[in-house]
Amino acid sequence: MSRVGTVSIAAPDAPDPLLPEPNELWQETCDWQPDAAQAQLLQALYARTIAVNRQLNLTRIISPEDFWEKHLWDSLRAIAPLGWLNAGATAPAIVDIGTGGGFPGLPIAIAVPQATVALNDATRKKLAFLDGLVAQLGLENVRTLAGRAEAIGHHPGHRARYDAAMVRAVGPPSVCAEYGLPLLKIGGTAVLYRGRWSNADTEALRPALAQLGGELVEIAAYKTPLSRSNRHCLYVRKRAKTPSAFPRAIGIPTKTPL
Ligand SMILES: C[S@@+](CC[C@H](N)C(=O)[O-])C[C@H]1O[C@@H](n2cnc3c(N)ncnc32)[C@H](O)[C@@H]1O
Repeated sequence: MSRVGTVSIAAPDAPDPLLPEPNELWQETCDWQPDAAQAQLLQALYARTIAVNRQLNLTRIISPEDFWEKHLWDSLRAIAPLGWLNAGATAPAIVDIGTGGGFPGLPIAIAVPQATVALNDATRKKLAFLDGLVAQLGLENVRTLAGRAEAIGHHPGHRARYDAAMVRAVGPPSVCAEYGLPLLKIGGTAVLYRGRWSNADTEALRPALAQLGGELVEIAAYKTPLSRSNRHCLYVRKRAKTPSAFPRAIGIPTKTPL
């Protein structure tokens, strides 16, 4: 048994279930496929996550196919248009806000080894697990960042420091934008992972983005490759400095969204 922070990881009594390896799907949808070392890391990420899942309640997505599609593929499909998957020369600084069990940040760190990835969450227990996991996987391009996004957004070491802010399943779109945009450099991109999306949602989001210095530059609509579920991914470019009033105090963005 190995120990991770305050979390112990029991040796599994059955062999780990294996992830599917649909390289043709990766190629078709992301113009990329994992090399052997990356495939091994993705498999290890899956095995370690489900080994502690019962204790930590990290995810309800546990079958190999679901994990592949809803965690690994979903995390990486969103970054395919940003061009990092095949561009060794670009080394983006990325923050994953509300990373939970490490998604989308960990698959991104594995697939884009030249990136540096900060995994942020308000829950220390999850970050203690992620600290151990990152060490076990030997990911030298990842660090964890504990705290509420509302506070981190005002920290001089983090405000306006990142090229991209990833936000998946953390709250309504304007809340995600209020968490993400303050952390970006001018020209950086907030990537908001959404399920369904409509023109009315776009119109409702625009005034919030204008207040935060952001502009919606693209909405990618696609279906997941196995279960054919709808996904939308919003790309918000930071055009201007975010006013110092944002993010607002802890709890306010969710209580009164922009
Ligand atoms: C539903 S989980 C999503 C986890 C992961 N992003 C995913 O897509 O699987 C939401 C996570 O956001 C974190 N969270 C919620 N509000 C936050 C905030 N204001 N600052 C930092 N983390 C926050 C929670 O602790 C939780 O781990």
